[in-house]
Formats: sequence, C-alpha cells, structure tokens
Amino acid sequence: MTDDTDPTDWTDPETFRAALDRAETREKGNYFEAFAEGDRIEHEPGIRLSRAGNERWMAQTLNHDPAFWRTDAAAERGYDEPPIHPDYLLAATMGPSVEDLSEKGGYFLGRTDVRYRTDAVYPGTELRVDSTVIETKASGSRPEYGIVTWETTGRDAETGDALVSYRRTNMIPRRDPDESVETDGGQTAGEQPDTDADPRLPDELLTPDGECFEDFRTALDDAEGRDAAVAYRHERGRTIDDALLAGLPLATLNTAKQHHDAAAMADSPSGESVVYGDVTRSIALAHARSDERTFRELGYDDERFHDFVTAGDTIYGFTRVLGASETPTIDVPSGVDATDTAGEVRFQHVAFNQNEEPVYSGTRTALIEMRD
Ligand SMILES: CC(C)(COP(=O)(O)OP(=O)(O)OC[C@H]1O[C@@H](n2cnc3c(N)ncnc32)[C@H](O)[C@@H]1OP(=O)(O)O)[C@@H](O)C(=O)NCCC(=O)NCCSC(=O)C[C@](C)(O)C(=O)O
Repeated sequence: MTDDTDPTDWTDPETFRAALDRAETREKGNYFEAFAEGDRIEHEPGIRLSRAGNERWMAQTLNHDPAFWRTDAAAERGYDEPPIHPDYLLAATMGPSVEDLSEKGGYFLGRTDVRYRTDAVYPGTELRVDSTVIETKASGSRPEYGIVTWETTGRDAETGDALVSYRRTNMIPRRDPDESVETDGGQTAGEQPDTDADPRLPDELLTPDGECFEDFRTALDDAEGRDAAVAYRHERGRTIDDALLAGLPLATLNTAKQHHDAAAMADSPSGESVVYGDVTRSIALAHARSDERTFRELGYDDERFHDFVTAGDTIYGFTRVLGASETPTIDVPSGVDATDTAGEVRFQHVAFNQNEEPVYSGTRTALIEMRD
C-alpha cells in the first residue's frame, strides 16, 4: 500500500508501536569492524568558525582572557584581531569527526599529541577535518567493544593548511560481540585510577607568587632539593547546566548521543547524559589560565577522562607545575615569536568534581608571559 488510499492509521499509538517494532532503523555512525589501520577518512561535515560560536564557547567555559575578546588586548598579544580560542578550535575539529568515528557510542578514553600548527586562526575560517586510523585493538576488559586510535587534523578549507592535529582513543562497540561474554556495555564509570603508585605526597605544596613565567620558574627553583612540589588549586567552579551539556557539543556538530539523547542514556550506567570531554577540560583549563598570563597555547598530552560528569556536577581545577624553560621544548606554531616575551611552562591539570574526584587529567605546554 503506497498511496493515499491506505486505510491504516499509522499514527494510532498501538499501530505505530507495532510499526516501530517491525521497522529497520537506519543507523548512524560506525562499529569497530569498520575501522582498519591506515584508513583515511575525510569527514563530510565542516564548520565555519564564527565569532559568535567562539564567544559562546569561551563565555560558558570561563575562558575570559581579554586577548580573545578585545581588539586592543589582541593587538598587544600580537594578533590582528581577537582570534579563535584554541579550545574552541580543538572542539570544532573534534565535532565534525564524531559522526564517522564515535557516534555509535563508547567513551572518549583519551587524547595526546595535540599540537597547534599555525599561530592565529580568525573568525570566518572554514574547517575541513580528516582522520587516519592509527590503531585498532580488542578491549580485554569489555569484549563487546574495541579500542580505536585515530589521528585527526583540522584544516583551513581554503588553503588545506593544518591548523591543529591530535591523536584520540575511544572505545567503540562491535557489531558482532561475543554474546556469551558478560560485559557492562563498556559504559561504566571507572574506579578512580591509581595515578600514583606511591600515594605519599611531598611535604610541601608550593604556590607561585605571581602569574608570570618568572614566578613559575622561581617556584620550581624553590622546590628543587626539597621534598616539595609546585601544586595548587583554583577557586572558581562551574556547575554543569543545559548550556554546557547539549548546547556546546551540538554547536560544534558533535553528534555523540551521550550529550543530547537523554532517553538513550537513561539505559546506560550513567543513567543520564554525560558532558562532552572537551567541555570539562576547557573549564578546568580556564580556571588555570585565570591564574597565569598565558601568551600562547602550544599543546596537550596524556589527556584522560577518568569518570562521568553529569548535569549538576561542578568542575574545579587543580594544577601542578612540571617545568619551565626559556627555550620551548616542543614545536612553536609558525608565526609565533616569543623571544624575550614569554617562556615555556609545562603543567599537569586535573579537573575534579564537587566530591573532589578527578574527572580529567592531562599535561599542557604553554608560553607564559615574562615580566615587562
Ligand atoms: C573510560 C572508562 C569507561 C574506563 O573505565 P575503567 O577505569 O574501568 O577502565 P580502564 O581499565 O582504565 O580502561 C578500559 C580499557 O581502555 C583502555 N584505555 C583507557 N584509557 C586509554 C587511553 N587513553 N588510550 C588507550 N587505551 C585506553 C585500557 O587500556 C583498558 O583496555 P582493556 O579493555 O583492554 O583492559 C571510565 O574511566 C569512564 O567512564 N570515564 C569517563 C569517560 C567519559 O565520560 N569521557 C568523556 C565524555 S564522552 C565524550 O565526550 C564522547 C565524544 C568525545 O563526544 C565522542 O567520542 O564522540
């Protein structure tokens, strides 16, 4: 029956439920079996980096550095105009890749080798995103899932120039899991990882006296030869609300159901939607940046997402200073000249919730301004 003479009332609730039961679902996303090492995927969606999108991301995550908001502050920092924020660029690169890579579900396990390839990206830039499958492997703990690592690059669509690249690892459901094996669906918030085999903290946790490169270096020098670390917490928190939960991932075209399909997530171990990892980390990094004079972001490594973040949780930040060097130890994006202006500082940042549980950790390398 294909025409208007069809006598069936398809919207009658009982009939409709029967139709849903029998109808095939046209699926989105890819299962683990779709990925083979070496495959290159050009992601169909692209995104235009608008000033409005940038400001929305920065405002909601507390990234309030004036250089990204005011032309005079941008000029002082060496920009032509307030540029696209590095966290927004990263999330806007990840977003268009989700449909092909991780929409099927399974959690974002981590990311490393995040590197900015060019100094400034300005509003109006259109992004194209591509990924290469680096590694696929079975999950020993969750046979229903595989673990996939991709290298993803966000490019200027007009020139093809790489703007940012990174390696990310996700758990991806298998199409044909071995049903004899009991699993938790791979969506279980983990026990808190034992991040340090020796739980003993140093006797002293030192805080830098100021926000400049020299303050971080002096604090590290003070810690040298003592049972001390340079480590401190940031005061601000940010409670997860609707603006963050579904609003920001969808604004970057991230179609992962974890963030906007509450009905699907009701059956998962979290029982509800979970926050996009890039939102969680951007909030924690914003807290840290509010206590330093950032000149440029250079890169991030060893990023991990330790536990679910859900609506009503509050994200705080903790920072450990790992090193400071006048000469950068990792590649500085083309166009950046920081000589006598800024030095490199390496941090470990931890995002934690209101119960003081870590939910994200990662290292960050940034250029921090020297004193005038
Ligand atoms: C992830 C959970 C389930 C692990 O829970 P656990 O602690 O019980 O498990 P584990 O033993 O630490 O790790 C499980 C497996 O993953 C591996 N693994 C672990 N980390 C890595 C890594 N970095 N690189 C490579 N492999 C890794 C690890 O080796 C192990 O392998 P095995 O199964 O063979 O034993 C748990 O910690 C959890 O629930 N965390 C929260 C996850 C989360 O909320 N992520 C952010 C939100 S989801 C998201 O943003 C989505 C996105 C961006 O939109 C989108 O992908 O599309």
